[in-house]
Amino acid sequence: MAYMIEHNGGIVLFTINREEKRNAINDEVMHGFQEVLTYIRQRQDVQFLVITGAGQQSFCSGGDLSVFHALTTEDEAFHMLSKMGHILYDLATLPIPTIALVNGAAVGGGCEIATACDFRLVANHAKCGFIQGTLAITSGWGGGTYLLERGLRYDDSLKMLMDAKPYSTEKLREIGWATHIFEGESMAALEMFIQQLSSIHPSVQTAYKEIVLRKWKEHHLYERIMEEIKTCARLWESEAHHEAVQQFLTKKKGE
Ligand SMILES: CC[C@H](C(=O)O)C(=O)SCCNC(=O)CCNC(=O)[C@H](O)C(C)(C)COP(=O)(O)OP(=O)(O)OC[C@H]1O[C@@H](n2cnc3c(N)ncnc32)[C@H](O)[C@@H]1OP(=O)(O)O
Repeated sequence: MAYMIEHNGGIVLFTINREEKRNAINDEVMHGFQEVLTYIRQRQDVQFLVITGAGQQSFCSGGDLSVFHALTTEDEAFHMLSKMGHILYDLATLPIPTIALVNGAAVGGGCEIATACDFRLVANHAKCGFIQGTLAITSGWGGGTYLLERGLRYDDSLKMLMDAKPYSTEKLREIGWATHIFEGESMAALEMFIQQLSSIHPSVQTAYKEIVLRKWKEHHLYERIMEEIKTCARLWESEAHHEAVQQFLTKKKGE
């Protein structure tokens, strides 16, 4: 299976399980996200959703280029981008706290997934960045919009997007993208992080999330995300993007 869903106590753990592709997102993983989000929204006994990746090397390497490179037109790109964009909006607007347990590299759409979560616990070897720019596109699942909502300094947020490169954990901590940097076992780091949170009645957590969701509704977050996705779809059609993806795919074969 390209994903795993585990429900222990009040925690639902969603693991992207494609280590051989550095946990790249394909349609099966998107289906898994839809499944876990539906599961959580139908229950009252889930206190946290945690997203992580299989293995130690990567949290998620974004869209699966070997699959999505076949999307050539703006419309084809928009269909895929908006599908994952809706999934991340559903994730970001869950009424419970969401945690990205960043066990390794989070790049491209992988960095968008982590940014769509409320908290980011980052392994000290993990490099994270919005590398979409190296493929002549922008973030396309809402990640740029979520980043600008996270309260980082405006110039740090914009530079992280425009740099289009993976940042070290020192930099991720310095700009405030990383909630916490950890060494060693990720599940131990998770337990430490939620120890205090889980001692507080869940109704308090959902009440605080309601404040965030109210603000996003008043500030038309959904509409702004859809505009981001439309822009990415438009850029997707460019020759520069298709050449950059081809270069990645052939470089890998040639190595
Ligand atoms: C809006 C989101 C947007 C989208 O596509 O929808 C994006 O996410 S754009 C960004 C797409 N992602 C990338 O460009 C990242 C590409 N991958 C890498 O930069 C590296 O693989 C990295 C840093 C994640 C890990 O590097 P490492 O040296 O540890 O591993 P390898 O590069 O040797 O990769 C191992 C293996 O995995 C395959 N792989 C990795 N990432 C992807 C991917 N995103 N799509 C498809 N396949 C991927 C890579 O080709 C290797 O496969 P192999 O068959 O062993 O050659």
